Amino acid sequence: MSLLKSFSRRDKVFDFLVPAESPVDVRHGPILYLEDVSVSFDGFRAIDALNLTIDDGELRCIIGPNGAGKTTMMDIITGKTRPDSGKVWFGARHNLLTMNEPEIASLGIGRKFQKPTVFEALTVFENLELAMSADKRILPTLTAGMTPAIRERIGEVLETTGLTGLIHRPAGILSHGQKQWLEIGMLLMQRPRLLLVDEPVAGMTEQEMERTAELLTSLAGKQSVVVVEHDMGFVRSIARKVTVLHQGSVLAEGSMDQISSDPKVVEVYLGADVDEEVVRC
Ligand SMILES: Nc1ncnc2c1ncn2[C@@H]1O[C@H](COP(=O)(O)OP(=O)(O)OP(=O)(O)O)[C@@H](O)[C@H]1O
Repeated sequence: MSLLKSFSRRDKVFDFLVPAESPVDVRHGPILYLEDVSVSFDGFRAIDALNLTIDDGELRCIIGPNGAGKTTMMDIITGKTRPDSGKVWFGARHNLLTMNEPEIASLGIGRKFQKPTVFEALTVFENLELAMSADKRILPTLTAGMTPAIRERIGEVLETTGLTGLIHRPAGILSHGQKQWLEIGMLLMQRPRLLLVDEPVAGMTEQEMERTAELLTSLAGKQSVVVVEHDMGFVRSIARKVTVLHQGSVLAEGSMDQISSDPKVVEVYLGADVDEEVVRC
């Protein structure tokens, strides 16, 4: 490709614009990059030389036994926990270890905790409206009143989450699944680039799980989605690539078929404790 032609491409970041110290090769599309990350709590290594790369638009499932370090890994990405060593980059430009939690959130990294935390007294619409106000870029427009653009965004998110028919319902009377979708919708209002979702289907009915699988798979491509989940049937229904964490590092990575036939994974995770779930897969 001629130099002139390569300069006119809008889908690439020019090499000379990538900071020299960034370990991320943006030409291959990673959006999140963890290298050799470790953290100890009172001498106990919760994360141990962890390496993980998430591509732009990817849907990745993270599984692992209790205490494997899944939550701690999310805490490190969002700035809640500082690792003792390693590198954590978001795209080629943002070294997350130099940023605090609000700064990281403002880059477009949204986190959904296991328990829904919607505002129960407010309607579905009001919850989404409020979520938008957390976005500093549009706050001035919001205080000036509801613009057509905000209405349009709320409409899009209602459609994506399947909550259009419940727009005027108080969030408090929604089912557990609907509350989870609303909270995902609240994160979507700010057009995140990366969504971290912790155990989204815990406590859901089969039908709600199916709808959640549709929702999360529909989000992939538009943004990257990292899902931590114990329910193996659910993981199988959404996962393209699965990462298995064990004792703070990656034990295996690959398709669901690859990891479920990996003897190391069967031994530490898919063994006796979750036999029932494996059968359901
Ligand atoms: N703030 C902390 N202080 C001390 N130990 C901690 C702290 N946070 C996590 N740990 C320990 O680090 C290990 C990893 O915990 P973490 O919560 O990340 O695991 P997990 O994979 O998310 O487990 P689960 O599936 O049960 O949620 C555990 O042994 C936990 O007790």
